[in-house]
Amino acid sequence: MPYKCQCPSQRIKTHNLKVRSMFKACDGRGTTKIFLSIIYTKIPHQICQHSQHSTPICRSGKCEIHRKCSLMSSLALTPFKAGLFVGKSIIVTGGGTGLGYAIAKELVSLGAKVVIAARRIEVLEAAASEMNKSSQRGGKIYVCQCNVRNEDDIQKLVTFALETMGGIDGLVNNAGGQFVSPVENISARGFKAVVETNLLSCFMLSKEIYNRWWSQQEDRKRSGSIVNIILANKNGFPMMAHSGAARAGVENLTKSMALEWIGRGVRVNCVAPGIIYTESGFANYGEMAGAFLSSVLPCIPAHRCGTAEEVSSLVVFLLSDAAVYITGQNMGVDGGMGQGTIPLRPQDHGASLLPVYGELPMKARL
Ligand SMILES: CCC/C=C/C(=O)SCCNC(=O)CCNC(=O)[C@H](O)C(C)(C)COP(=O)([O-])OP(=O)([O-])OC[C@H]1O[C@@H](n2cnc3c(N)ncnc32)[C@H](O)[C@@H]1OP(=O)([O-])[O-]
Ligand SMILES: NC(=O)C1=CN([C@@H]2O[C@H](COP(=O)(O)OP(=O)(O)OC[C@H]3O[C@@H](n4cnc5c(N)ncnc54)[C@H](OP(=O)(O)O)[C@@H]3O)[C@@H](O)[C@H]2O)C=CC1
Repeated sequence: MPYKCQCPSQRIKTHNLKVRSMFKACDGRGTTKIFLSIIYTKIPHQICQHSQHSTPICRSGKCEIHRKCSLMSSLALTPFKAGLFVGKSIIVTGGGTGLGYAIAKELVSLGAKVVIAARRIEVLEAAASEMNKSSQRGGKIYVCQCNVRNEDDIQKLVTFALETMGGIDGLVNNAGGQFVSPVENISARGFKAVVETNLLSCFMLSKEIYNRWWSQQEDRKRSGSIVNIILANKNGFPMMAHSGAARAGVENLTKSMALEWIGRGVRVNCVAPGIIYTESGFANYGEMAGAFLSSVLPCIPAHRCGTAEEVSSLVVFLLSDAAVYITGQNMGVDGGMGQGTIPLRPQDHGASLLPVYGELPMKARL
């Protein structure tokens, strides 16, 4: 059933959002909640056309797609046992928005103390005040302004985390991003900015915590867990080559750190999201985001974007003791996007994606 946006400007097109199913889920504490599963059947260039902004997603909070997405996020439930992270202290970079917000929120709802760190202090503070409402059993969000490209800021972040939380059990290197450009137009300064944001930051923060905290712990079996958020880019990342290269660097760094630090009980893993709808993330791309989504969605085997919560649950698992024998891995959350060696044929609706050559006759030979 298509929804009409209720925005007051009346300039909003019908977008093609369908409610696929509604089902009930239990949060493990006896509360039953309704869970919405939605699919986008067709993403137009601009889902919402407010005169004051040109991002593809409505920011008024009143359009239906916005409401449904927020509803889905706010109703999403953690699959983990209540109190799982009581007594644990975690840093989440970029924790004021998007994926980082969902990760921090799930952790604090499980009782963790979490420092969220990014450049915009006002965004962090607003996020913390919202998240602290859903904290459980002593869970608390603290904020620290930090540009992860700056080594002084990294040192201050670690000092702040140790002083406020009394230790560090986990780190999520989530802050990151890039801009869109063909390789030939990327300046050396631009390439460096993206490498610093995504790769250097991960090296600096992981090393700082290791040297100042994890390497000092007497319990060598379980001192820490690092989760690095990268991209599903196993075959390169055209138009974002700088980010593809930086994330490939993070993946390789992950494996080296995992081997070097396993003796100290520090595990290091990567999570590689596919296309995950986050309002903040897609706002970085302006009008391009709508065009990008409409061309990429038919090629995602799951026929939809992922949600931040679908990434968060894997990150939380990797931070937990349930993953104590997992290190040096890179795990995708991509609706099947990274699978297959032959390109897949785009499909508009629920059909499974076939290779470009379709269904070959049984006796055909390639
Ligand atoms: C889509 C698939 C799924 C992925 C989704 C996501 O990742 S969602 C998450 C998405 N979230 C994010 O991406 C959020 C985080 N991203 C960012 O903060 C930026 O993308 C950044 C990492 C480039 C830092 O940018 P900054 O401005 O703070 O850095 P700076 O001041 O140090 O500049 C250094 C140089 O970089 C260049 N340059 C910079 N921007 C552009 C551009 N748009 N255009 C062209 N070039 C650009 C320019 O050369 C500049 O030098 P100049 O010409 O000024 O002398
Ligand atoms: N959404 C998606 O489809 C995918 C996202 N990813 C990756 O997941 C991560 C989160 O993305 P998402 O939540 O969608 O997008 P966001 O843009 O919401 O997240 C980026 C976060 O990183 C912070 N950040 C960026 N640069 C810096 C910096 N120099 N120092 C400190 N913090 C910084 C931003 O905060 P602030 O600006 O205040 O500093 C922001 O909170 C990113 O690394 C992204 O590239 C990977 C694959 C797919």
